[in-house]
Amino acid sequence: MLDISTSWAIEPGLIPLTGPWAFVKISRPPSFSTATMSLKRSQTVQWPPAPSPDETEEERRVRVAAESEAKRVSDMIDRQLEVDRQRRKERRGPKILLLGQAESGKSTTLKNFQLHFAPKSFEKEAEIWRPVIHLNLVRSINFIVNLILSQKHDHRDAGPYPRRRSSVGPLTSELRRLCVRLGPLRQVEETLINILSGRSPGRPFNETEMARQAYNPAKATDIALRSGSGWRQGLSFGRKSGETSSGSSTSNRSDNLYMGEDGQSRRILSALGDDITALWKDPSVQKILKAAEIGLHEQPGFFLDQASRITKEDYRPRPEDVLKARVTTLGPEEHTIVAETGPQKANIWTIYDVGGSQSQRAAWAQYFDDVHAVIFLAPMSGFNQVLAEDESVNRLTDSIRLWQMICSNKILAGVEFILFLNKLDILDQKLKSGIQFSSFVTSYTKQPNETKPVAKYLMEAFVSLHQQHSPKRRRIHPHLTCAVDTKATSTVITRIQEVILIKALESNNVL
Ligand SMILES: Nc1nc2c(ncn2[C@@H]2O[C@H](COP(=O)(O)OP(=O)(O)OP(=O)(O)O)[C@@H](O)[C@H]2O)c(=O)[nH]1
Ligand SMILES: [Mg+2]
Repeated sequence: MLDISTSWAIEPGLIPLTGPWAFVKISRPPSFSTATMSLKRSQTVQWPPAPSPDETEEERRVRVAAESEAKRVSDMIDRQLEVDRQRRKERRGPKILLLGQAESGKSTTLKNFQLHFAPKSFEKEAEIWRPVIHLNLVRSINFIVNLILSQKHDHRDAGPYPRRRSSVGPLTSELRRLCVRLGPLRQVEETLINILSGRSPGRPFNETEMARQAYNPAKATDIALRSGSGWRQGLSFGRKSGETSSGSSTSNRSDNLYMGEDGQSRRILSALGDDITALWKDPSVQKILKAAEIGLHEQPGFFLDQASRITKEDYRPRPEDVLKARVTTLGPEEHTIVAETGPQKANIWTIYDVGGSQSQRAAWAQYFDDVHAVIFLAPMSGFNQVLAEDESVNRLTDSIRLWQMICSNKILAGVEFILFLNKLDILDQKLKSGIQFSSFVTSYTKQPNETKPVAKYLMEAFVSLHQQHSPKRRRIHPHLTCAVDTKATSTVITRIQEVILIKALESNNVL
């Protein structure tokens, strides 16, 4: 038996990690109570700001008008939030909140629920993921082409990529030719972004959009789409059940997909399929990526290995492609799934999916008093990674910190807690490739650098933290998961669904 409790209790608030994060100090995080949040709001926002002592009459008039407009908007938002809250409360089926840091696998878990309970709708809607998968692929290629060209032409500009300049020598004429031939993919990228985000073609990106769409070497394939942009609704075809949020379910954009812009993008992709594969397989490309320390194949939304299949003009996404497609969730999303078969038939499952990056977390609290279960995702593979939004924070440390915060929340005290220690497959690959877990987690001593004991160690640590931080005794349902393995995840869902249903029936006073 591992002495986890001792190692995790060395000193409250200290997580025994090494490397740049050695003994990261974790101050006791604030709870997500509404009181704390409103207190925080009044402390930090300081609205309205104090007027300047030498304010003129004209400035006063402008300020008062601005304050009154801001109050009107704020009241309107509050009213809308209250309407949404009431509407959510009235729903009677099981309600689940997915929590965890960015890229932990929340949206992938949601897709697994959709596949498990409503496989026919999932199959029908696979088509709407095609532009996302194409965009993931095209962004990988454009990232590589930019990287190659920046190596050749621009030696002064440090730019966002690569992190390190390499000494890869001159470009071969074949590589130069490939870069030129793949040029039209820039236009394809913009077209796909337009289709998915509902931007009108030709409108220039504003600064925020530019920042969001810029290539980040740590997540080159990634694309962030606001749920309110309604890309799912806009692109859905004849959906009967499955996910819904606000907004219409039909749009001209679906016509665009088949007849217009998307059709053209698909033809370009299909014509360039062999060149894409040739670029990815080119040894000097691999050399450049290695020298720049960029592991594209480890990134979410990586499809270069399957480029020849995915670029075919009649490509139709398989379930495993849909599971791998990557879109950053921006803002909370509400999804309903109507179970199609089995004892659950016609039961409506409501799942709230949220954005996991640090700036998105304040929006989680609005769902706390209204759900029957929280599924918390902690990616075990993050032990040697840092957050994309803050490179000073180790991913595992962040997950632990979040977990403590969620466990100690009083509003969630009566909710079923389900823990998915996710990305088991990536943990396995990392340990097998020789990365030492104990180099990052120093309390893991004298134990084999193997998947089973490492996963067991993490499981015990998270379970023990749950016991220490829960406001009252509560059961926990921990699972080791690989969310891109649909079969294994379906088995886990079968195991947890009864617990969630019973909780929903209890809270609706049926039991
Ligand atoms: N190999 C592997 N990939 C996974 C696993 N779980 C999720 N992924 C991939 O990781 C990427 C990120 O997963 P998401 O589900 O989008 O992450 P998220 O938690 O919703 O992230 P945000 O929306 O940014 O908060 C996707 O490309 C998934 O396919 C896993 O267990 N193994
Ligand atoms: Mg997500």
